[in-house]
Amino acid sequence: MVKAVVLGAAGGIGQPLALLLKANPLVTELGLYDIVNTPGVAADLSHISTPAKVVGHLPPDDGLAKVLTGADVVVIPAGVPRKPGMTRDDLFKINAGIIRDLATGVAKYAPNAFVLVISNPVNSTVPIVTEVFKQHGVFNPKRIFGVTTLDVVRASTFVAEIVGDLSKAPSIKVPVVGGHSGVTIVPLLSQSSTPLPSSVDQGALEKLTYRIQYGGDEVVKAKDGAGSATLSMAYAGADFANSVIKALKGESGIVVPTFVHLTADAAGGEALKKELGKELDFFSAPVELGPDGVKSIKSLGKLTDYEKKLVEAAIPELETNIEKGITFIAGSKL
Ligand SMILES: NC(=O)c1ccc[n+]([C@@H]2O[C@H](COP(=O)([O-])OP(=O)(O)OC[C@H]3O[C@@H](n4cnc5c(N)ncnc54)[C@H](O)[C@@H]3O)[C@@H](O)[C@H]2O)c1
Ligand SMILES: O=C(O)C[C@H](O)C(=O)O
Repeated sequence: MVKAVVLGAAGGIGQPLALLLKANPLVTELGLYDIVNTPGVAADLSHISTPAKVVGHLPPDDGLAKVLTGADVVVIPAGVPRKPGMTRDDLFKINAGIIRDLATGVAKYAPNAFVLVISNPVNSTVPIVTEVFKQHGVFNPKRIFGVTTLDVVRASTFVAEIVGDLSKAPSIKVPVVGGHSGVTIVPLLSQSSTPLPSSVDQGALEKLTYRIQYGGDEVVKAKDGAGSATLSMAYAGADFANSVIKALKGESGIVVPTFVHLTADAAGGEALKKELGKELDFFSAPVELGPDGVKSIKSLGKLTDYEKKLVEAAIPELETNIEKGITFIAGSKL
């Protein structure tokens, strides 16, 4: 039995993500929560002939408590998206408070659930969730994840385009590490499971790296004020949730990049800090998932000189983003 919950379920990401989770045969109960429209979304999805029982809740009548009770996996895409000209950090003002309040609900009503944070800026919202959980005495670093899967999905797609064979996209694996915004997104293209063609020189490699780092901007620009990536994000979020659910049910050997706390308790976190040469609290690294969440945090492996520079460039912005999230909660009364 797996109960998955989506907080922000009526939104651009929330609805298609809820659809994909409803289509996942491993999900037996699907709880939907938003400040608007969840009864309608839940009624609609409930007619689909898959196992999950669907319930929709709104804030009145303890909706958050009801939806979270019994949750195994909580996915959070609640919050505002970017418009052209904005950075993800510009969303902090509004989204930080939304995430703080929802995380407070999760800490109270589903403290053992796996929490998958999609809302931007991920580099700051994950530290917010962590600090809220600490304040409630329920922090378990193995169960809080920033979802960076869209960067991995984009890298696979763009490499397949360069290879000239999109049919390879689902099987191409490129580790993307660091964080989830601009220079903090670090694709390790030298480790692509399908090597880049020899025609890709340093200039082309830099262009491809830039496209992966700023793929979100491409969508924001094309949507022209109507928001940011929703459908590709729903695909990526459902894919990551499926990895977490499979690991929860005992499947072994699942390794995926995700933004996690580099705690001493999680095997590999301290080693990764040493490798980075920095006392960072969070980093997106390849993580082996297990039934209790993070089983081990992996090394970044052998990096090229160019990739080493990308990692170095990511660290100062990551530090600032992480600190901003931590300080926000340190200064709030929960
Ligand atoms: N991690 C990633 O790779 C990634 C990718 C794309 C988008 N995002 C982020 O995901 C977030 C959502 O994007 P979207 O396009 O779905 O936005 P959206 O505006 O379409 O949907 C957001 C939903 O959140 C709901 N919401 C707002 N406050 C809430 C609260 N307190 N409780 C519950 N629900 C609440 C809104 O009612 C809305 O339905 C944004 O912050 C966006 O930047 C992250
Ligand atoms: O770009 C955005 O603001 C949304 C998301 O983080 C993305 O990478 O598409």
